[in-house]
Amino acid sequence: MMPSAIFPDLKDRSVLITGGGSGIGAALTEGFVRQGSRVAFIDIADEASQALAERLGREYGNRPLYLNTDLRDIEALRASVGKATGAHGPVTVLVNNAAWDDRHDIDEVTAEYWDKNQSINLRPQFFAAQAVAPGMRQAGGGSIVNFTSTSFMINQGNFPSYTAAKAGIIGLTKGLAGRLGPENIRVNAIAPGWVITERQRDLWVTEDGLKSHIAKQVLKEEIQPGDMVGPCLFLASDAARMLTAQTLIVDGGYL
Ligand SMILES: NC(=O)c1ccc[n+]([C@@H]2O[C@H](COP(=O)([O-])OP(=O)(O)OC[C@H]3O[C@@H](n4cnc5c(N)ncnc54)[C@H](O)[C@@H]3O)[C@@H](O)[C@H]2O)c1
Repeated sequence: MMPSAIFPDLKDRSVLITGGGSGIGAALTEGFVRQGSRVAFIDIADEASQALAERLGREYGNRPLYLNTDLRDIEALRASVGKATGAHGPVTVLVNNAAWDDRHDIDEVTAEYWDKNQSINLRPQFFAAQAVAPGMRQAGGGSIVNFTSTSFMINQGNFPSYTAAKAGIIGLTKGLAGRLGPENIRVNAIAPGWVITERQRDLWVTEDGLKSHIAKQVLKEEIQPGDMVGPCLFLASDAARMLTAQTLIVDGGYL
């Protein structure tokens, strides 16, 4: 479900969302489109992304720009930031959302696997921020929202490279916030709990697993992708004008 709140300063803002074609990212893309922002999103899931752009164009008359880009390729990422800027003006909201929650056992991890994992889960968050910073500076400021996860906070053991990246994102958030704050660029993180996307349902949800997880939340409902939208819009907007270097935990009160 989409939040009903409207943030007038998000209208016409140039927004770039990574991994915006499916899962939580698709809800974020829709959330900013509903605010009247000029949205570009990066993904590699062509079919889902094109269908999303098409549907949002039809429903809202505000079609987002889909940029097919593998975030492991930093030059391609830079080029896509250039395309988003060319189409919509300097990006003043960046949402670093893309990730790869592949499970892996300690014994099986190779150096190549580790590097691949970090090249999706951590590295692009830095290089996307680096690429948008000059435009934000030029525009007088901006907001960067980085998606981390509560998985590392609850000692989840089945994907150590992912949890390492997710912990790293909090360090990255604080480091970037420290450097960019004097230029009026705010940098915050959102740490979702377990959000029941289609991918989660297809790959990782079991009836018992989900039941026992929700039993530990104080809010006894499945968390939906749309539940990440309000917190992200808030952090992006001037409602959060003096809020930076923070991590907002959105986990239904699990922690
Ligand atoms: N779903 C959850 O329970 C959950 C929990 C905690 C944190 N998170 C975080 O929230 C964010 C979104 O999660 P999600 O569950 O929607 O993820 P997802 O895997 O369903 O979607 C990620 C999106 O990123 C895209 N993507 C993956 N690799 C890419 C690449 N190399 N280049 C470009 N795009 C690529 C995918 O195609 C997909 O559209 C992630 O940062 C994730 O770590 C999710």
